[in-house]
Amino acid sequence: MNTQPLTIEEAQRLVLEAVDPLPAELIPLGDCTGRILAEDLYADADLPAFDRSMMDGFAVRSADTAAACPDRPAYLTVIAEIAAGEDPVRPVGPGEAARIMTGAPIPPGADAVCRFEATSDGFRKNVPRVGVLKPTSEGENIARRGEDISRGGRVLTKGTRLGSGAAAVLASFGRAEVSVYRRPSVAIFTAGSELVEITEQPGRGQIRSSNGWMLAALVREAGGLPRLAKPVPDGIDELAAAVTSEGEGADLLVTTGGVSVGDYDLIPAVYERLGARTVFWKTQIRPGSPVRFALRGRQPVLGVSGNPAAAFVNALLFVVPVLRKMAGLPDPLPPTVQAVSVSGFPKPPIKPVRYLQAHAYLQEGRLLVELACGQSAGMIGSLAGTNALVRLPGGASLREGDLADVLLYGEVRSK
Ligand SMILES: Nc1nc2c(c(=O)[nH]1)N[C@H]1C(S)=C(S)[C@@H](COP(=O)(O)OP(=O)(O)OC[C@H]3O[C@@H](n4cnc5c(N)ncnc54)[C@H](O)[C@@H]3O)O[C@H]1N2
Ligand code: MOO
Repeated sequence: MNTQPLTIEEAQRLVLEAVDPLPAELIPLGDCTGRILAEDLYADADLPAFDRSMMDGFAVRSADTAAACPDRPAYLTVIAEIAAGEDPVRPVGPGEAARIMTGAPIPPGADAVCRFEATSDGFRKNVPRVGVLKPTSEGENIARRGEDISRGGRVLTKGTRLGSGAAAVLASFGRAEVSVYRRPSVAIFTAGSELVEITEQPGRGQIRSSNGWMLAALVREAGGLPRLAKPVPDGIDELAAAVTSEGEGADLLVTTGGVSVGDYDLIPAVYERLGARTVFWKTQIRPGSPVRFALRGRQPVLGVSGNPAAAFVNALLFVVPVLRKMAGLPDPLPPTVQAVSVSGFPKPPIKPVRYLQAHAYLQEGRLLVELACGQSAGMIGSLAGTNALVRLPGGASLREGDLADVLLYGEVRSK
């Protein structure tokens, strides 16, 4: 076990090194939103599959229209009407045109589509003859076979998060079922004799256990499936029994509380009882420094702080990346962007990297960030209305107007 507090980078590297993407499963296309594609998708056909009209108009031979102008229209004989869904066989010969609708296949012989607006009386149905008012160039208003996606090309890459655009592509290639990475299941345990369930009225010295609900929501947001156990009172036997019975088969175990050095901080002993080998304990971050990472066989176990804001920071920095990696995303670490800070923060007396609760928002196209009022690790209020963590390098202060490194985790809107 590493005994020295690790840098956040080293700690995240060790955690991510220990987990792999989960196996793939087939799901209905309708359920694919937010899931991660587990295969590269290659086009097994051209898209569009045939040359088709992009306009309602007339399929013509462009050469026939070369000299057309409003004063001397090129008159063409209308030989057919082609609706979308038809398969035209009759060729368009010299001096001929076929009335054609958007999406319909181009008939043989035609090489351009002249839209109704560029004809003398094209909007009228069943006209035997149409006057083309201006030259039409070869290929005009025609979508060529394969111009969108050509057969054999890669259209979606393994590791893509599926959404509306991907659904359109998958549907176009008849993928009624999609291969995606399985969603990680996460068993969550909250430890502490002061904790009561949220439906209970806390007695003196007791609190409602909020961390589990916070973690369950975060797990769900990250695409995982949370399983939240009842709060467990401090006690090695109680904690070990709860984890053994309710953590079985979970892809990740998360415990909150009991990771520090208090008389009832029993997590180290519990992990030992569970046969979990601690990989590290403590990191050079605040809040959330005493986070513990262990492996119970291949099952990863993260022991996050009991302090709510610290648990949240631990979860964003460790639980979410683990879930992203298990879910098959190629970039498990949350991206950091820069934003102009509208708040200041004094130089902290301590060295570790600080993660500050903040609200990032857009103003005239710029990303701004405002720190929450309360930054104590034990606070819950600052978790509401925030969508970002400002990352302050060890020992640095933040001044109003500074560019800050920001880790975004929620929707960014205008203020
Ligand atoms: N002597 C020292 N004491 C502490 C140190 C230290 O280095 N030396 N580290 C401090 C730091 S930093 C942190 S962070 C906390 C970590 O505490 P634990 O993870 O052991 O958590 P607990 O002691 O169990 O609880 C801390 C705090 O959070 C409340 N809590 C716990 N679980 C929940 C929950 N499910 N929902 C809401 N709130 C919860 C708990 O009641 C405590 O108030 O240790 C410092 N101490
Ligand atoms: O590092 Mo403790 O995490 O909040 O203050």
